[in-house]
Amino acid sequence: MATGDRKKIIIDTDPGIDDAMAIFVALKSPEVDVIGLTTIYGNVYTALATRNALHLLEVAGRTDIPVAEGTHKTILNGTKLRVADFVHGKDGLGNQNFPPPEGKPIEKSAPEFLVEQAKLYPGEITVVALGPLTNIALAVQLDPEFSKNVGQIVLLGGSFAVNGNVNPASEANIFGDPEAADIVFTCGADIIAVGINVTHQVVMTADDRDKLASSNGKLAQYLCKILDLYYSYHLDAYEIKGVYLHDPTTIIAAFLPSLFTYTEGVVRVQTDGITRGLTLLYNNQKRFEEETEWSDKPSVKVAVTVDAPAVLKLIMDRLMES
Ligand SMILES: O=c1[nH]cnc2c1ncn2[C@@H]1O[C@H](CO)[C@@H](O)[C@H]1O
Repeated sequence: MATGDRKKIIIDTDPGIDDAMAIFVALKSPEVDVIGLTTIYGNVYTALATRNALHLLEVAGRTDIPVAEGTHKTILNGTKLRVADFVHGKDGLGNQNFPPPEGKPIEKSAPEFLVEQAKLYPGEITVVALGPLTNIALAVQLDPEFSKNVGQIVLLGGSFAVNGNVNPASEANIFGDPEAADIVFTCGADIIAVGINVTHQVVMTADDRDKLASSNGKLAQYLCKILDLYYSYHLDAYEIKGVYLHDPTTIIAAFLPSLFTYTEGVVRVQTDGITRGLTLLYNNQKRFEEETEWSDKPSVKVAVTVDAPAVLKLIMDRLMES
């Protein structure tokens, strides 16, 4: 596929074991041109996310791709962040303690880079958001035109009509910054939300990992090293011998949306109380008597079903070719 025909994507990421898989899948997919990575806290703190993003690009031989560092705080300037190092390891990459990268992030911050690129290529950029939505909300606040300029935002977040993974109410990326998530869901951009109601259906089994390990691909070999911890976490937390492919599935939704079905409606995020971080979709099936917090807000698309075997096969194929 000629570079001009490829979908330009920026991945906002908190690497993260499944982020590493997602970044590699994107780099090996001819349908997309990764024009930048922006970093955010979530699976690790932002400084480590930046280090890991640079490291992963070096592993993949793609140091031509810029990395813009994101914010270290929530949208309300909170510094007490929830970081999931118990899922991904202290280093975010399965406790492998890789040497530091040689590269450096660019001068521009993540929100500045997002605003700049969306302005430069109006309607053409897809932002794939794999962590808490703070950078994207900051971009919305920085430039009132951002939500119009950006082509699409495909985000991993929410747990629509199922339990969360931080607590029964809340999924990790939304829980990380619920106020930012609410800004993004209601900003008016073209949004696809892929929640864990969908990503929990895309499981890489232990057999799949063995298949990956048997391929000679350099990236496949690298991933097999970092995946061990992710498998033990899933066995421990969910009693399954497999791992959920949250981030790689979201990357696939960005360029092959036909492998999913969607519903549409207004999504608001609970920011208070015991259900802080809950995502609630208004399905348009009733006209309420009173004005609600969902009234007159823009609709988004929310993924409902996924062709899980097709998504898994695509992820495996791309990683084994590598
Ligand atoms: O139990 C968990 N707590 C926090 N984060 C998690 C947990 N399980 C998975 N993830 C991470 O959060 C995103 C999907 O919600 C994914 O990036 C996944 O790696």
